[in-house]
Order: sequence, then C-alpha cells, then structure tokens
Amino acid sequence: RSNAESRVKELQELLSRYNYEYHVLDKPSVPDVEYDKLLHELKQLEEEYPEFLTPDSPTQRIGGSVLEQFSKVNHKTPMLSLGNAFNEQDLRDFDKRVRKAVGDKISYICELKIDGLAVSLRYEKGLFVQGATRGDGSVGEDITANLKTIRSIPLRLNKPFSLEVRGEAFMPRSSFLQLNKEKEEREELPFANPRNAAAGSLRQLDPRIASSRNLDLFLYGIGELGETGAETQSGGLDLLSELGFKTNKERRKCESIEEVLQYVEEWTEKRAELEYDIDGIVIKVDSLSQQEELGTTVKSPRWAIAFKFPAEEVVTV
Ligand SMILES: Cc1c[n+]2nc(N)[nH]c2nc1OC(C)C
Repeated sequence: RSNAESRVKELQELLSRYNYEYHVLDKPSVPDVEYDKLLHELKQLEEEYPEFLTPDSPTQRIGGSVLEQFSKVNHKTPMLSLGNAFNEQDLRDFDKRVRKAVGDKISYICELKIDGLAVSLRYEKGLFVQGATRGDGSVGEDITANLKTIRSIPLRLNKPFSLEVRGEAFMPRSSFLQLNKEKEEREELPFANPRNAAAGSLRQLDPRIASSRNLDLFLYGIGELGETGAETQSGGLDLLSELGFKTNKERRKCESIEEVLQYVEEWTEKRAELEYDIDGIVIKVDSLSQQEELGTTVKSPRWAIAFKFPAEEVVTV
C-alpha cells in the first residue's frame, strides 16, 4: 500500500513532466505509447487507492460533470482591451505620446497578437484553481473545467506561487480545418475561422467536447506583475516560462520605433507560416514602472497598442 502511494506520486511527477515536454516545449522525450501506458497505470492505481488522488493529477484534466451553465467570475484587475494602430504613422504617433510622457529612455517589447480569446487563470499556492473568459473585462464566465483540458496549461506550477495570469486561448489552424471537415461530414455548420472555433469550444458545457478540440494557450501577462518581482514585461514573460507556462517565442525587445516597424514588417510577410492565426502585433513599453507612469484610460493601457493587419482580402476566384 505504501509503495502504491509512492508509485502514484512517481507517476504523477513523471506524466506531468512528459506532458510539459510534449505540449509546452514541443520536445517529447518518450513516445506517446509510453505516456499512454503510464497514464493507464496511474488511472488504475488512483481508482484502487482514491485517497492518493490529487486535483493536479494528470488524470484530472477532463472533469466529469456536464455543467448546467457557467458561473460568473469578477476579475480583480480589469482585463483591458487594446487601442489600435493601422499604419506606420499611427505607430509613430504612439511612440511620440509615450516619449512625451516618460522621456526618451524607453524600450518596447513586441509580441504576436494571437487571434483567439483572452482568458485569465488563477493559481493558489501553485495549484490551478480557476479560469475565466475576459467577458466585458470586469466579469467573465468560469470555464475552469474546459481550460483544464488544454494540455499546455500546468495544473501545478514549479513554485507554490499564488498569482493570476492572462493569455490567449486559440485553436491551431490544422485542428480548425480537421474540425470543419468532421462538421461537414456530419452536415453541421462549419466554424467561420479558428477564433470562432476556439470560442465555441471553450463555451461547451461538457468538458469532454472541449477536450476533443485540441485547444492551446499562450500566456502574455501576469495580473499583478509587481507581486512577482518582475520589472519588465519581457522579464515577466521569462518568469511565466520558468513557472511552466507556454509563452510565444517570437517576442522581441525593440530599442526604437524603427525596430518595431521592422518587426511589424517582418511578421506581415511571415504570418502565413505560423501554425495559428494572428490578427496583429502588440507593442508594449517594456518597463513596468513606465507602464505605471503612463497608466490606462477607462478601457485601454496607454503603454501598449495593437498594430492590426489589414483584414484578409478574400480572394474570389
Ligand atoms: C489584450 C491583450 C492581448 N495581448 N496579446 C499579447 N501578446 N499581449 C497582449 N496584451 C493584451 O493586453 C495587455 C496590454 C493589457
């Protein structure tokens, strides 16, 4: 019995690591069949010894019950939306406003703007306890069970931190195409785009359906950055990675608006190569103290802006 307990612990650690390697690092160290075998062994042991079952066990990703409806979640700090820029001049104007307010010693960080839906995840002492949609920015829906099915979301962090993190849930393009193929075969209405497919999947009341949709998530922010000791957005993203979160590796520090424009130009060309849709680039003042100085308007930060790509012109043949 005692070695059953140690075997359960060992399997939970092992499977969490294998899951991290596969879904966050995209570098599995064991074949899928090995992972499945160990997961099956853990499921059996947890059934035989339910007292050893923990909420962060890899077997707990797909919750049991189908919900009647989602309950509401009040966001402690509002989930802000972004002001938009549509051309070079808009970006230069943004840069001027920033320099006017905090002076010329600034650096930016550019991040891909994933075309998905914004979600927030809350961790208590390292354990994933609640996840919610952005909603209207102040009140969202509790979609914890559905977010648990996203394999790249850690159910327990590497450190017992209590914090709230934010990111964009999305559906990879290949999964979107496959899902629509299956829908067409079932003569069901297909989703218009991966963003709608991701939103529709996270709004399923049955977590088993969400789990089948192969959703993913990139984290981009920490609710209260200050609490973690991070002093910059780029440092915050590195911290998120250290804690076991999936962050987008295409981010780049830019020391001038010229470098920002280069990055925007580069990704305007390259975005079709990505495995997921992006609808723009997010440019942020990197220093958190300068972000504080700049503050926010009612709905958007003054220290960030979204460069939006022109809507895809539909090629009619
Ligand atoms: C709405 C949003 C969306 N995104 N996407 C990224 N990559 N960063 C980011 N930041 C956001 O808002 C913060 C600037 C508050």
